[in-house]
This record gives sequence, C-alpha cells and structure tokens, in this order.
Amino acid sequence: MDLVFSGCSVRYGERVALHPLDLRVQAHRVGVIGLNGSGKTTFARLINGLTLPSLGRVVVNGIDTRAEPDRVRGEAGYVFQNPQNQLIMPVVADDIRFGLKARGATTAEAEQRTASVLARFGIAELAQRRVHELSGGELQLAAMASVCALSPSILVLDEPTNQLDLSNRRLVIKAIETMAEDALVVTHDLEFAARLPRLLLFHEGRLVADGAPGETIARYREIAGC
Ligand SMILES: Nc1ncnc2c1ncn2[C@@H]1O[C@H](COP(=O)(O)OP(=O)(O)OP(=O)(O)O)[C@@H](O)[C@H]1O
Repeated sequence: MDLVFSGCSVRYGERVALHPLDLRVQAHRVGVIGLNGSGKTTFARLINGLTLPSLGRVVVNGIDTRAEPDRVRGEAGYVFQNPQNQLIMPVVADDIRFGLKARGATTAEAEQRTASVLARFGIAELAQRRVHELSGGELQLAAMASVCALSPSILVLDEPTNQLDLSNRRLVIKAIETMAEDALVVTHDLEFAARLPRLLLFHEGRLVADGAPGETIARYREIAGC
C-alpha cells in the first residue's frame, strides 16, 4: 500500500479526533495501536473515504479519497469492528453475491467468485448459514471474505480479533497473515501487533510513534502507565 496523509486533520464539531497529520505509509502490513479514543478508527476510516479529512488530503495508491470516492472504495476494503453490521443479507453466500452483483458481476461470475472466496478463507461450509447464527470467528472470516470478494488491493481491519476465543483468534490472524492483499490492522491485541512489521501509535489524536513493534509497544506501555 502507498498511503499519503498531507496536513490531514479530522474534527467533529469542536472535538479534534485527528490533529494535522503528515505521513507516508509504504508497506504490505501495518498495525495501528493506542488507547481508546486515541484516533485509530478515525485514521483507518480515512483510508477508504468513510471519513473525509476536515483539512488536508489523503491519497491511497495514487487515488485522492475526496476526489474519487468510488475508486478509493474499490481500492481499499474496510472490515468493521462489528462484522454483524457489515453483512447485510441474512445468508453468508447471498451477502457475498449481493456485493459482487452490486458492482456489476454477472450471476455466473458472482457464483464462481463467491465459492472461490469462501474456499480461500476455509469457510465453504458456511455458505448457506444464517449470518446471525455464526460464532464471532466465523462472522469475522465471513466479513473478510465478503470484502475480499470485491478484489481490493488493501484491507483495513478494525479490531479483527476483538472478542474472539483463542482458537478463532488464531484462525483470523492466520487468514490476515497469509492474505495476498496489503493489510492495515487496528488492534488492541498486542501479541498480534507484535507480529506486524510496522506499528503506528496514536495518542490523543496524534501520531506519537511509528516504527518496529518492540519500541512502539514499549512507548504505548509508557503512555498507558503499565
Ligand atoms: N462520529 C463522531 N462524532 C463525534 N466524535 C467522534 C465521532 N467518531 C469519533 N469521535 C471522537 O473522536 C475521538 C477518536 O475516536 P476514534 O473512534 O477514532 O478512537 P479509537 O482510537 O478508534 O478508539 P477505540 O479504541 O475506543 O475504538 C474520540 O474522542 C471519539 O469520541
């Protein structure tokens, strides 16, 4: 991925969620850590134009998020913190097909790509399952499959291991670590963060560290006082 943030800030009324940020991220994998409310999700949402900067600009693989919102959504897929809010159809395979057809796939293409992405994430048996009956890990994998079906170059994942048991957590981490797409992961899971090559640390809406996991997590522990 090649992300360029230039003088980029986000305000919600009087509240500054992100102070002016100048940053370039050229990486295959990057993690984002920080305390609750530090600006991680705000930062992540800028990448596919879900949030637009109040000032400045964000350019993702050469695409300006404000100028070309549709293109940037195709380039960067976003997996939400609560995947049950993301899967809008009641049945897993229908949700994936729906997304593909909404982007112009024929019925045959949608069938083929749905089967292939479910197989890729090892969840072919979930095709006909009802979304609201899935476990947390199954839901997370289904949401990732649904986004990857649309062939983004970058996947932005907001707390993908949140509330997963050890076994589902391992499955989801493996899926992220082995995917060909670039991935930017917002996480409170420091064991997982430590496996990523580069971490960004946010504090009170500012980027306060950017580097290898050891030093960045150490800085985070100082900030958190533990
Ligand atoms: N839509 C919104 N309207 C008003 N304030 C918002 C909105 N979204 C976020 N904020 C505020 O912006 C700040 C940063 O929020 P953000 O969600 O980016 O933090 P975060 O680091 O992702 O937190 P968490 O770890 O709790 O998910 C917080 O003070 C939050 O209350």
